[in-house]
Amino acid sequence: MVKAVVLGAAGGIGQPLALLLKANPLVTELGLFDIVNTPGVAADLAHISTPAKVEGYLPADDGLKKALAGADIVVIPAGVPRKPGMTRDDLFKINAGIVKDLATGIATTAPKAFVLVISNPVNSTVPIVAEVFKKHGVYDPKRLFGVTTLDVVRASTFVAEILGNLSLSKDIIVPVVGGHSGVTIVPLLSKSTHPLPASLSTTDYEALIKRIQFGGDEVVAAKNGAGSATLSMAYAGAEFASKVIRAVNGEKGISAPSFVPLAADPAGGAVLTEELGQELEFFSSTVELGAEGVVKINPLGSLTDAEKALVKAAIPELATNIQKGSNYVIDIYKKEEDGPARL
Ligand SMILES: NC(=O)c1ccc[n+]([C@@H]2O[C@H](COP(=O)([O-])OP(=O)(O)OC[C@H]3O[C@@H](n4cnc5c(N)ncnc54)[C@H](O)[C@@H]3O)[C@@H](O)[C@H]2O)c1
Ligand SMILES: O=C(O)C[C@H](O)C(=O)O
Repeated sequence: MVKAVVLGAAGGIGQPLALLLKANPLVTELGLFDIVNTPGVAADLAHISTPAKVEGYLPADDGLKKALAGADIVVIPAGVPRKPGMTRDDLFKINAGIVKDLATGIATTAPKAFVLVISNPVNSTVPIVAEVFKKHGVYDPKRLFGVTTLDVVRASTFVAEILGNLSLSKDIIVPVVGGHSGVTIVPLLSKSTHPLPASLSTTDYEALIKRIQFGGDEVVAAKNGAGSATLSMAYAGAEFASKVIRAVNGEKGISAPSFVPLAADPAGGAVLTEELGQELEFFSSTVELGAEGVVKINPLGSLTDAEKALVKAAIPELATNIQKGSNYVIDIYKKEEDGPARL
């Protein structure tokens, strides 16, 4: 029995993601929450002949609480997407508050659920969820995930394109580490299960790295003001959710890259920290999954000089993004504790 919940379920990602979760035979209950349209989305999905019982909720009448009751896995694609010319960090102002409020709902109603954060900027929204959970005394770093799967999916597809065989893309695995924005997205092409052609020029290699790092911009530009990646994200989100659900159901040997707290690792990510040469509270690396969430965070291992340079270039922005997310919540709680300012 697995109850999956989508927060932001009526959106561009939320609807196709809910569809894919409804199609997952391991999901037996599907809770859909959004500030609009969830009754319609739920009624529509409920006619699909798969096991999941679907319910849609709006904020009225404790809808968030009802959606989250008994949740095993909560996926969060709630929030605004980018328009051309914006960075993911430009979304912080609006999305930080949305994610904080939803995280508070999870912390109070479904504190044991696995939480998969899609809302951007992921490098900051995941720390926001962590701080909310810490405040409520329910933080389990092994159960919190930033969804970076779309970067992995793009890397597989773009490498398959270069190899001239798209049908290979489902087998191609390229670890993508770091975070989820621009230079913080670090594809480790030397570790691809399918090596790039030896004849690939340095210019083409660099263009491939850039395309993986800025794949989101390609979609934002093509949608021309109508949002960012939704369908590919729903696919990626459902793939990652399915891995978490399979691991929770006892399947062994499941792993995937994800932006996770280093505290989730039994050794606190000590090897990874040594490799990075700097302490970071969160980093995306390949994580091994088990019934209780993260079992181990794999270190990066041997890298080419070009990859070492990419990792180095990612760290300052990543550290700033993480701090921004954590401070946002810490400051709010501090102000609440201090009470209203005296006149
Ligand atoms: N992690 C990734 O790889 C990745 C990929 C693509 C998009 N994203 C991000 O996902 C987010 C959603 O993108 P989208 O294209 O689906 O946007 P969208 O605008 O189509 O949908 C967002 C949904 O969130 C809902 N929402 C807003 N505030 C809410 C709240 N307080 N509670 C519940 N629902 C709320 C909206 O009503 C809307 O239905 C954006 O922040 C986007 O940047 C992340
Ligand atoms: O690019 C975006 O803003 C959405 C998402 O993070 C993506 O990588 O497609």
